[in-house]
Amino acid sequence: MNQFEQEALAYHAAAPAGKVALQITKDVNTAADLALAYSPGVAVPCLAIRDNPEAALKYTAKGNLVAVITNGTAVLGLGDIGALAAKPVMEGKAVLFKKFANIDAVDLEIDERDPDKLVEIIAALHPSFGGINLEDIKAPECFEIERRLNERLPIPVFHDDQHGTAIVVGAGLLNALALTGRQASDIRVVCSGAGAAAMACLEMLVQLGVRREQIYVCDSKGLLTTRRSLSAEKEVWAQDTELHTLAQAIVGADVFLGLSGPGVLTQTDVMQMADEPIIFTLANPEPELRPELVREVAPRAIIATGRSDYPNQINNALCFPYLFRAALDCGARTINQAMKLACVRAIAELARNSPEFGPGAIVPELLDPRLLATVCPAVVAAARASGVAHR
Ligand SMILES: NC(=O)C1=CN([C@@H]2O[C@H](COP(=O)(O)OP(=O)(O)OC[C@H]3O[C@@H](n4cnc5c(N)ncnc54)[C@H](OP(=O)(O)O)[C@@H]3O)[C@@H](O)[C@H]2O)C=CC1
Ligand SMILES: CC(=O)C(=O)O
Ligand SMILES: [Mg+2]
Repeated sequence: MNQFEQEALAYHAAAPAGKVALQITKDVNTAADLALAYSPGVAVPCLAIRDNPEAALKYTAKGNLVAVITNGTAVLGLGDIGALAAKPVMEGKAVLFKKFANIDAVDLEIDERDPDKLVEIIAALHPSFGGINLEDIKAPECFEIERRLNERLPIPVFHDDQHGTAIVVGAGLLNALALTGRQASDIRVVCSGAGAAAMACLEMLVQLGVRREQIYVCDSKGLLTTRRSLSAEKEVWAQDTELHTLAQAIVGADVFLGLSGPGVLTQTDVMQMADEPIIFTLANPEPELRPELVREVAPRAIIATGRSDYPNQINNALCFPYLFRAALDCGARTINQAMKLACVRAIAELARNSPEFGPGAIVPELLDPRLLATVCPAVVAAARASGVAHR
């Protein structure tokens, strides 16, 4: 184990173990306090909520409480490591909710792979929460799970790996295009990965003006082509081509989007790309190709990863705390496309308004304190304009 790995274990093991703890928000020092907090006083808000469910927002923590829910089937790029092993990631998401947007988040690792049962479990849990952040649930099950929960529940349900990633990729790409003098409608994109994150990112790229026919997608078996038998989600991206591999498709490409796993991109692939390529190697924790290896063969490339130890961190953490803050504050029952696009533009603009803006700073840093004050109002405004804000 190297020194960094030892540090990571020591960080998590330092007492108290893990990264999150609950906090009491009212005085509970005297018998009189107890009489208010518990019996008999607690019965009064219970009955108020029975008579008017909206009162839960006034008398409980629900309105500022988000569930971070996984079944551990696609944890980062580590794959299907199971619910329990996913807990450090989910605690990490809870930390980011609190740190960046003062949202209390509870991580729930549910040992259930069956999509029907998972939907039932999450639906049954929903009264406790103001929102649900689905995390690291693998494709294709994640698409159906999110859709059914959104149809059924009166609170926002958001699959972070799909939409959070798509928002930040969209923002990063807009700025990378501007910096390299490209138009979205002119570029050719090669994507490695055809799972939750990739599918949503590609739809976002199309929304931003990239032409569908200019997007080539690879899964673990190679290029998605009309000659292959594919799932409905993948079929949308199939190209009618004789090409089969990433190495073939990447010749002349302007953009590489990596949402797959480590080692998928080679230096030879990078050398085949257009001048000043845009290379987003976003697999976590180990990218498709390390930035220093990309740089060796493409010195003018704009490079992003999902990690905090390289510049240009394209990670859904740049948006999910603020999207949920906005949704909770304005009582949005869903996080719709208008809110997502407002988030893309706000993040992109924030980076452009920074003195550091350039190839090494195409998105704001995760710790940028301006994110809360700029992204949230933009998303709230979009929620109001699109009629989903209820407060
Ligand atoms: N930076 C960020 O913010 C984020 C990064 N990610 C990263 O994206 C990756 C995928 O996550 P997610 O979409 O949630 O997971 P999924 O399990 O839903 O999808 C994984 C996809 O990667 C494909 N894949 C696996 N190995 C290869 C390979 N060797 N070559 C090409 N494709 C391959 C799979 O192919 P097949 O369909 O054939 O199984 C599948 O399409 C992870 O590494 C994750 O860390 C995800 C979300 C956010
Ligand atoms: C960042 C993230 O959500 C992932 O890699 O899965
Ligand atoms: Mg994730």
